[in-house]
Amino acid sequence: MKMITVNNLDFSYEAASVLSGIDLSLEKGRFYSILGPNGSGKTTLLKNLQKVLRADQNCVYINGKDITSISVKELSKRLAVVPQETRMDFDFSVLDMVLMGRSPYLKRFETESRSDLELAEKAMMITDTWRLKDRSVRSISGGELQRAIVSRAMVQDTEILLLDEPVSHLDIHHQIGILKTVSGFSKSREITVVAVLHDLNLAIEFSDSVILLNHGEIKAMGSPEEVITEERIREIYKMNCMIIRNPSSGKPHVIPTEISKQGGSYE
Ligand SMILES: Nc1ncnc2c1ncn2[C@@H]1O[C@H](COP(=O)(O)OP(=O)(O)OP(=O)(O)O)[C@@H](O)[C@H]1O
Repeated sequence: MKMITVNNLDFSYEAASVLSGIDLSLEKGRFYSILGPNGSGKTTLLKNLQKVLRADQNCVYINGKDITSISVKELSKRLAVVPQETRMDFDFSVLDMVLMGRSPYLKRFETESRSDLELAEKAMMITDTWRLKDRSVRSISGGELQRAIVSRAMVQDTEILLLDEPVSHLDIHHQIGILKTVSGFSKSREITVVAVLHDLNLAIEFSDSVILLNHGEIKAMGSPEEVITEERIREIYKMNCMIIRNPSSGKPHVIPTEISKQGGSYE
């Protein structure tokens, strides 16, 4: 079943074209990673899927419905977002911030119920943030905040989860923990996950499918094994690498071969 369809999407910031001719058809319950060099259009694509940036009519469909005809409240019952920018302007407690994930389901002036609180506690236990529940969102570390924001997206209880570099602030233990949790959710609850990731090896380990962007175009899409090849990495990232089998998972594992060479950092 198709959860997200994108038809020939073009997007420009004023005069500068950033996305061109994007076609996607994303299935229920699958984990997709968007990969690509800095500035290739990954965040812009994700923002077009959440109506933060406005795509034209007939370009983006969420569960069969044109995104331009879906209200913000309705959209937030279908799709949760973990944004790249996690700076907090307000002095909420961590628990209150996580509970905001329930707001699409509350009527005006209604407060969260016991079951909302239970959902928040469960999600925060999974992300190891429950112990921070009474702290201010402005006083916790970047990685703790990122995990709390993942909890907020989890309690939103949507069919689609969009994550923009969700592990960028996390140590290796929590990187694996969050990606395992999210991919577990995508299988057990049939949630469609779309995650912008920079770490090719994490994307290979957790994705059913990867979407490789360059200069605003999809250069390849398919299973990690099909898409991540030495030639493509060289062409798109301008980096020589070798791909071996990860002895633990059996999946491909990218090893940059530039590291051992002498010379300036961008040579
Ligand atoms: N608000 C904006 N106004 C004008 N140009 C923008 C704006 N946001 C992004 N861009 C430009 O659009 C292009 C794509 O940016 P985008 O953030 O989508 O790339 P990205 O692939 O997510 O990059 P990164 O890996 O560095 O996060 C870049 O050239 C960027 O400079």
